[in-house]
Amino acid sequence: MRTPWGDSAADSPSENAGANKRSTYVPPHLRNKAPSSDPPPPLLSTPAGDRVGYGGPPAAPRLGGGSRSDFGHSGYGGGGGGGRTGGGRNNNRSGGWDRGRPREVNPFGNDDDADVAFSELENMAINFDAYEDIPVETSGHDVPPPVNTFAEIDLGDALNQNIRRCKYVKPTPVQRHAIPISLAGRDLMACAQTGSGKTAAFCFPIISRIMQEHNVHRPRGGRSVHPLALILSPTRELSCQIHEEAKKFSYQTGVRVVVAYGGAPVQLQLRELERGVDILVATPGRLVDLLEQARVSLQMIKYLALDEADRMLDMGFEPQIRKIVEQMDMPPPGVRQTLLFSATFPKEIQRMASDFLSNYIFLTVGRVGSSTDLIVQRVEYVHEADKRSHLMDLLHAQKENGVHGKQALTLVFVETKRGADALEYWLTQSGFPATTIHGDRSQQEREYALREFKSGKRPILVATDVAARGLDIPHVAHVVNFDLPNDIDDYVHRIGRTGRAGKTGLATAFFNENNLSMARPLAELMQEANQEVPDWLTRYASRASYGGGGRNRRSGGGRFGSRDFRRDNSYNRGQEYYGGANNSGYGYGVPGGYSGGYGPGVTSAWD
Ligand SMILES: Nc1ncnc2c1ncn2[C@@H]1O[C@H](COP(=O)(O)OP(=O)(O)OP(=O)(O)O)[C@@H](O)[C@H]1O
Repeated sequence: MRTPWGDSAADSPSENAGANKRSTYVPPHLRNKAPSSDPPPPLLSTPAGDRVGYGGPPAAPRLGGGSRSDFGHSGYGGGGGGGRTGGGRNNNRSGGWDRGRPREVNPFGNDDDADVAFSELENMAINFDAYEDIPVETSGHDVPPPVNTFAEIDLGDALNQNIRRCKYVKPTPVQRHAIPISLAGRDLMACAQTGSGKTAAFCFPIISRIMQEHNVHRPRGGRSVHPLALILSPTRELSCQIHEEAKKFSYQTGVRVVVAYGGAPVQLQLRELERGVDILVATPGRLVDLLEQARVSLQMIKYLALDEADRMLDMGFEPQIRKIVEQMDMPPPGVRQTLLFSATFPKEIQRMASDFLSNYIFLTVGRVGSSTDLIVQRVEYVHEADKRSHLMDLLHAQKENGVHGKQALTLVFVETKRGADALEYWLTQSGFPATTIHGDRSQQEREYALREFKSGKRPILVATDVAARGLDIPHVAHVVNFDLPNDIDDYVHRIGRTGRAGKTGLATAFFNENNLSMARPLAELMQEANQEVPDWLTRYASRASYGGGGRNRRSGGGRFGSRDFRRDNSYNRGQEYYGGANNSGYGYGVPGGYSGGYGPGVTSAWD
């Protein structure tokens, strides 16, 4: 059974009990208050509250307009990199709670391309051409049309400058579609390949819309802080990564991002929160702790994003997520905006996730033959006893072929924490400097291991699934599934640590009699990704008794289905249909016939 490996609070029996029996726990700051069905307080114009003087325009979406100069550069109280450089209305924060906010460090260091035009950045750009012809499908009512350039979107000057600093020339396909949808205030369930830029797809609209909010009054005086946006992710490392990214995107926008995650001193995190927080990035366990201690209130949340949303709603995390989203003081769906992102979205998870959404749009970007082409997948039959020597052969070959150059990194996934430690020790003893990351290591050790790996000092990282999702580590050239997972979705996320942002990568899986339940889903996935499927795997896959086993959560829908579950007959029976799919209506670069091999309309980020 899978357990959450991100945070420890999930293990608390009392918490889980509370989560299962809804509403049993009432946090201190909510006691003696009306139940949560009460509408949340208005975000604008309440008397005597904290004032967030961002200035700028009203919250209406601003698509297609020109650039704005009136709400960039608000800075953090004269903060770093030029401090209050803008003269716009959003500079007027002197009477507000931002006065105590800390100086802002320039997250771009000296490598500052803020003033370079998007066109001039072309040469430095990451090559996203591989994503150009990607098939896209949307379903839901009144889907806002996609955009082709960042300039069309008008996210605001300060954010645009940061986008240039990041050297993003044009939006990736998921960004093209998801950003206008989010800016229009719509709820969204978005499924797009690993490494295709989902983080920016949910961060940009949230930051932009917070930049537009003005005169947001927040309750004052109590122990709690009141963020406007919450981004949840399943692991500490991923939360840190999202925090780092969001800090870059929000530099000098006046929007402050804080992270809270387990395994790190809570006092430091509280201090950061008390200095002001607009966007809180958190792991569920630590957030539940902070909510129970009434150090964070969710009553002002306008934007909720779940990264790796299917994982967050999987059985390990679901009680915590329900507690955070449904049983505390967060405004309900329809009042807040909810954005769910992942590379995989099994149908039963979609069904569950729809509880959190209101009139949402379902978006899938990509299928086999698009970005998955960037990852060459190989599967080899290796007996358990031969795995180590086989891995050694691979590593030696890499070295000899020069593939494992100075910066080329190898990520090796294993099943157990003990297995990870043992393999790391053995590799290092054998002359391959390795490190390891898993749930039994302290957070400090985990962060150190990641740093050593990223820097190339220890170019082999042996990991459990704790590193499977979301981590964006440049130069990972090879992912080895030393032990295959039991779930094809986990495989998808694991191999997605390579072949990111337009770069190519290699993924090798060791298969043997212990993995029979994976034979069929693996063969299908590889086939649909135009990979070479060995005959022996096809034979295993064709034996019916192997095919349906394992944890292939994709069963029950289209193969590798991340099709909108609302399109299923069972869902629509007796209900008003929500609108219908749009897979060709807009004519915005959806290649014809892409659903061909799957039956009408079946698509996903991986098929
Ligand atoms: N518009 C863009 N232009 C160039 N690079 C981009 C753009 N958007 C994102 N990137 C880069 O692409 C890489 C992958 O992005 P990100 O980590 O958001 O992927 P993801 O879709 O969330 O992947 P996963 O499913 O593994 O979590 C990052 O290094 C990011 O900086």
